[in-house]
Amino acid sequence: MAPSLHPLVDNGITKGDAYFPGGKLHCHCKTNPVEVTLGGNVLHNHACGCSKCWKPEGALFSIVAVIPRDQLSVTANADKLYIVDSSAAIQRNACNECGVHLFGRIEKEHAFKGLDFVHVELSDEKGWQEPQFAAFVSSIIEQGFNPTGIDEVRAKFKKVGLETYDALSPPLMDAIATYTAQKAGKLPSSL
Ligand SMILES: N[C@@H](CCC(=O)N[C@@H](CS)C(=O)NCC(=O)O)C(=O)O
Ligand SMILES: [Zn+2]
Ligand SMILES: [Zn+2]
Repeated sequence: MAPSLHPLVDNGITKGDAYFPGGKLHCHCKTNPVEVTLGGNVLHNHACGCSKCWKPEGALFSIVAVIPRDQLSVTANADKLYIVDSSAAIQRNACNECGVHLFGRIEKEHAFKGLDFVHVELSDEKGWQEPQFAAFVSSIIEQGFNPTGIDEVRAKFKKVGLETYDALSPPLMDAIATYTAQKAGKLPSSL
């Protein structure tokens, strides 16, 4: 049987709703789940194969998106959250009971500072932006995926209409490179 990329990808992508107003995310705890409230739809939703992003059981990829940090609040059981790796650029806040990542926040200077990383599958609501592309695909090999299967993985993404990359998508890589050049004084701060 072909491996599961992610439940939101395996059987085709369901388009989101352009006017979706946001909603709530919950961790997997049966009692006292951590609740995060998002005040709008997410942006740049994508599959990520890197080793750091939270994936559901059995999935090769994470589905992760961003939202401005002022549109995110922890609305229940915040005391269960801990930061998985405080040295990482993205401080991933996970539930200390079930292990689910509720949100990732960037505190250091970074092209994406001000955006929080979230997983919309933690919501019961429908209408969140659908995944737009697959990122860090080759990274699944670093985690033990047999490289002979990687063409099949890329073909599965293509079949559901998602382009595959081994870092982020070109527009996002360009945004990071622009930020880096501006910080180094190689490009003017406003373009
Ligand atoms: N090959 C590496 C890639 C890790 C990586 O660079 N992840 C990207 C996509 S989430 C990133 O921006 N990481 C920043 C961070 O985790 O703080 C791995 O799988 O661990
Ligand atoms: Zn939990
Ligand atoms: Zn990732």
